[in-house]
Amino acid sequence: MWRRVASVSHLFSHSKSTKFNQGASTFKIWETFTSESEIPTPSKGSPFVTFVLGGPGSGKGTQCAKIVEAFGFTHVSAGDLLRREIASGSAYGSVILSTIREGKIVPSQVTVELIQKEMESIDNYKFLIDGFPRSEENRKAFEQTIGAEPDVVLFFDCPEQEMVKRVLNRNQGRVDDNIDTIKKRLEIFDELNWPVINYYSQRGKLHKINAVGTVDEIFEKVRPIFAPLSK
Ligand SMILES: Nc1ncnc2c1ncn2[C@@H]1O[C@H](COP(=O)(O)OP(=O)(O)O)[C@@H](O)[C@H]1O
Ligand SMILES: O=c1ccn([C@@H]2O[C@H](COP(=O)(O)OP(=O)(O)O)[C@@H](O)[C@H]2O)c(=O)[nH]1
Ligand SMILES: [Mg+2]
Repeated sequence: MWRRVASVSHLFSHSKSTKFNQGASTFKIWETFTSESEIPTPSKGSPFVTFVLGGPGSGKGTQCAKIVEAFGFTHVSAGDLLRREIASGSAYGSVILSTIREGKIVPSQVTVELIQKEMESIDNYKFLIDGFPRSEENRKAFEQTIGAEPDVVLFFDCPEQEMVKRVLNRNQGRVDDNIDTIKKRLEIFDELNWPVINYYSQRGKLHKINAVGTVDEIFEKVRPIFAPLSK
């Protein structure tokens, strides 16, 4: 059971004009007070944000595609936005590329701005933010800029050995899918992502999913979380 504790009417307050800050229908801050197995009821015009967390190769992107198909979310992959920025030849491109190659985390300001722009450009209210926030600093930057917290947080829990195997077999030609960068990414995940996971666990928003098994088996653990939502 969830209780709405505040409306955030200043959403996207740093942007000039957005579809989310023009009326009473804005993000809500929610607080759980009995169970973390229930999710707030979304409504059109009031964005419903799910953060999708997990180490490299834990299956975040794969499961996001299934959630999109079943529940009508829009998939916003922070990594894809950063790779798109590199490909576009933007001023940030070379910094982003070297950061990704080293398995480090791109400055929050850059990532949050890309996520914000993407959300504003999409005509949907259900968002999966995949691979973000990767650190407490990321989390705070999102909350400060967007003025809201996620409604649901998924965490795909996968053993390191399995993640390494999957990433090395991914075959998407990514600069960071090599053993040296994977080791670095796993170290950074251990150091910086756990505090975020713990934070949302304490807030009663975390849904931890064992990410070992077939894609369909894992999705059957995800499905009930969103079952209250219609497509
Ligand atoms: N349950 C699974 N079992 C085996 N391989 C998987 C599973 N889920 C995803 N994969 C594969 O593992 C690789 C990493 O998956 P991906 O969804 O890109 O993970 P992430 O976004 O967390 O890095 C991809 O090649 C994907 O096809
Ligand atoms: O919010 C983000 C998301 C991604 N990245 C960078 O982009 C890389 C690839 O991220 P992605 O989520 O695509 O990787 P995955 O976890 O899916 O393998 C990461 O290792 C980071 O270097 C980042 O800095 N901030
Ligand atoms: Mg991914």
